[in-house]
Amino acid sequence: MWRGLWTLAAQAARGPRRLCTRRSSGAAAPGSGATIFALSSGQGRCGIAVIRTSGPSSGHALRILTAAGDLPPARHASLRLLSDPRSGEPLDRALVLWFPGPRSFTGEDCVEFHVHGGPAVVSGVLQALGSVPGLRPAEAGEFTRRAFANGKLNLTEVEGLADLIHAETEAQRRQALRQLDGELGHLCRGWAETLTKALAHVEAYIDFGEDDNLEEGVLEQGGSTWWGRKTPVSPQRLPSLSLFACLLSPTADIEVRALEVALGAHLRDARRGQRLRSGAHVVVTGPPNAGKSSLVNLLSRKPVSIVSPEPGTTRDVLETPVDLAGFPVLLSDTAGLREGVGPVEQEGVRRARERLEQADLILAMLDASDLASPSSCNFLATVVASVGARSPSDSSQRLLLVLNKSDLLSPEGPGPRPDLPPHLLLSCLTGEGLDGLLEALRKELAAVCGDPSTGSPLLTRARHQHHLQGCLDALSHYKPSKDLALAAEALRVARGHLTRLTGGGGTEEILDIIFRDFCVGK
Ligand SMILES: Nc1nc2c(ncn2[C@@H]2O[C@H](COP(=O)(O)OP(=O)(O)OP(=O)(O)O)[C@@H](O)[C@H]2O)c(=O)[nH]1
Ligand SMILES: [K+]
Ligand SMILES: [Mg+2]
Repeated sequence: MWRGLWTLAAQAARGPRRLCTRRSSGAAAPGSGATIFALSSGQGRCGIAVIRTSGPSSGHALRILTAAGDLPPARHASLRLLSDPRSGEPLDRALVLWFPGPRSFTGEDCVEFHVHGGPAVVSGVLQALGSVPGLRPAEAGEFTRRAFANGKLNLTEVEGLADLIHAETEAQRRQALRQLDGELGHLCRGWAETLTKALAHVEAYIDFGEDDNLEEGVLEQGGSTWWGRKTPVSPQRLPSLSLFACLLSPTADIEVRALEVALGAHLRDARRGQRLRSGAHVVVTGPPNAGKSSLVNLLSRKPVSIVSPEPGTTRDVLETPVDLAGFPVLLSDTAGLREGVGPVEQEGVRRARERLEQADLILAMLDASDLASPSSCNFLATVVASVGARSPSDSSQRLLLVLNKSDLLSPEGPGPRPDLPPHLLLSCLTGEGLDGLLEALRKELAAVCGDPSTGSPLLTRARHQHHLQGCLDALSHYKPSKDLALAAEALRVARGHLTRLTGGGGTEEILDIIFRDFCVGK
């Protein structure tokens, strides 16, 4: 799916310029005059179900179903008897809420019916709404699409809303809420303003430079004064030149360069937000019998893998999605690493190594009571040493070394070897050390996925990354000292990418892909 989105985004960037097209081409086109309705709460038997409508006939539908001449007070819950308009048969006693537009979720007139959640009640009310002229069932995501079309949400906020609905872990929820609150959009708008300012500056320079014979390099040197001119200023030109002097602020140029630095920093972190959205890859590895499968079962709280005293039990890569310390993780159990075994286990070792390369975080596990064995020493000298040798800045992989079976160490005896890299002690058998491991995992995952409680807004989608990269690439052509016209065009292209990120000038295809993530009723 990401590849498809990326290609479309690339096409959109290359394709002919379109006006701000926030409308869908299909039946879901907002503003088509239709009033839509849908069950917005989950399917199935429940205490309360919420059915809502959006569109110009919402008030009419509410009056018809409540057999009332007047609408209830806006934005206040009122208890009403709902009846089928065709037969007059009572359907339910329900709470109704009337949200006249534009102060509603979609910006249109909206009604919410909070009915008892039995399937017969829900289908009775849906059928009654369907019988009202001008009303039709909503398509997936159509409420949100209307909110977007009416300027209630920008595109990054729409994505935040989709992510919030799909959020399964605490960190995902925090991140989605921040995006829904508009943090990423706000950041992009600030950047776009910087570019608009710089563009005004360059365009003014072009206009004045053509007929006023300004000295070369004024822009570069940040010359904000009109006395850098070669020709004297006529008194009639003074008012416009003072405007010019304001526009030629040296800070505009400095701000564009600072923006390049900021974009670069965000792009370097781009993978983090995407990991937070789709799950970080955590791979458990180590020599046979270290207790890898025992740890995977402990962390996922279910018997994912077979545990046995026989070395070489796990052969295939077993992947399970888990919530680790609030972060979404795809946890992989792998075969114990050793050489000189039969072909089946050897294939397991090959797969384990392959998976290890894809890991964002490696959980390297050793048997604490068996550190002197050749397999432990070999593991320390290869896997642990090679990841540990890389500096955190040039490696996207992180590693936590865990010494398992601490229950087998005698309390009086010497601790683990002093030459070991930093490690944690754990016993999968007794659970001792598990809290410490979870805390260490939380810190590592915050580094891998970005910390949604504190850090700067994350780029959670390939689309975000594509536009920021496009913006940065365009700015590499911003060289006002060489060619002002090209510099202005570079600024325009760069700003276009930021605008498209929040949804201005978006294409139908991209909107369709984004709204496809929504369910009916949202
Ligand atoms: N005493 C003790 N035994 C443990 C502990 N953790 C696991 N074991 C035992 O160690 C043996 C191997 O455990 P597994 O979880 O199968 O180890 P593994 O690393 O997945 O083994 P392979 O898949 O064969 O590479 C089993 O008999 C476990 O019960 C622990 O903390 N303490
Ligand atoms: K085993
Ligand atoms: Mg195993």
